[in-house]
Amino acid sequence: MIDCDSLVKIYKTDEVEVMALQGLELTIKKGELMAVIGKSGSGKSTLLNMIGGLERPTAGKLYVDGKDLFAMTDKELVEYRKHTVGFVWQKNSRNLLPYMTALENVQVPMYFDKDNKEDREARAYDLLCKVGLKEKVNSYPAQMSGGEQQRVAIAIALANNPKILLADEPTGAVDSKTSDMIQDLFRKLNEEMGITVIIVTHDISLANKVGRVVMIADGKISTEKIMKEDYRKRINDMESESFNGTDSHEEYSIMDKAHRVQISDDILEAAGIDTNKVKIQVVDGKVVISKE
Ligand SMILES: Nc1ncnc2c1ncn2[C@@H]1O[C@H](COP(=O)(O)OP(=O)(O)OP(=O)(O)O)[C@@H](O)[C@H]1O
Repeated sequence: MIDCDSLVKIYKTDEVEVMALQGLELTIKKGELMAVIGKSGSGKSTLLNMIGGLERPTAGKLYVDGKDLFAMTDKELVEYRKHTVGFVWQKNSRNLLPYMTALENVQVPMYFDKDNKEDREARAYDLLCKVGLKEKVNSYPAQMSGGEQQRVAIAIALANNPKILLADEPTGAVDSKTSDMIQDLFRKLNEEMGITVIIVTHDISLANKVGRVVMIADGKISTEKIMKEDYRKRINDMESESFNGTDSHEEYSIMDKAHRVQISDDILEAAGIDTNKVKIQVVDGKVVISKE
């Protein structure tokens, strides 16, 4: 569904050039529910904006739903943004118009879609029911809690039936109980609608509940965690609050095309490696890295 191959993004300003993505490799399957984590400035939002067609790559390849985003004309990119992706931002001021009710807000993206004129209000109502806001359809943003506003934002993002839902820090501005509710909603939408969901987050509890977590370091994928099957079962059976996420995922390091692997500080420290020269051997079919 999404294929990033040696993806590079360079931002140029008058004085400096910033290499936000440095040859990033990532494949995302249709219907995945995944999180992107990493330190501030590591390139998470840049990746999301690129998949969302808000920014153009500088080099490399980026295919989404069979379309080459590198080769798209501006007009094609506008169509792509309208039909293929939906965005949820951390700040509700970026998601909602304050002078419109929830029902009116959800219809706004539908006005830009000339092929889909019928039943706008009914479709908006259905989406608000789907996100659990049946009682709030006629409320204005100021009359709703942060979590409710964020659920309206999710309904807006779904208004034109996108194939991919992109969320940048969707739980960044809400308390932990509301965050749990929003996490559960993403999971429900992913399971029921089969929509691919990509969430950029600092929220560890959210990252623990998705199928895959990729970590970006210096503009590249460094590690990847895949949710264990038994944890997936438990998460479906139990209430979300009872999880602490320990031992929820299996962790892998990602080897790039030049066979480079990043090793985290924790692992180096645990192995007592404090120099930049290490010994690499194959022992019993395993690659062993040790202090010289
Ligand atoms: N429009 C821009 N112009 C210049 N530099 C930019 C621009 N957008 C991002 N950058 C730079 O690119 C790098 C990656 O930024 P990005 O916003 O993708 O990081 P992030 O991982 O999302 O960070 P955070 O967690 O703080 O949101 C940073 O060094 C940032 O300063």
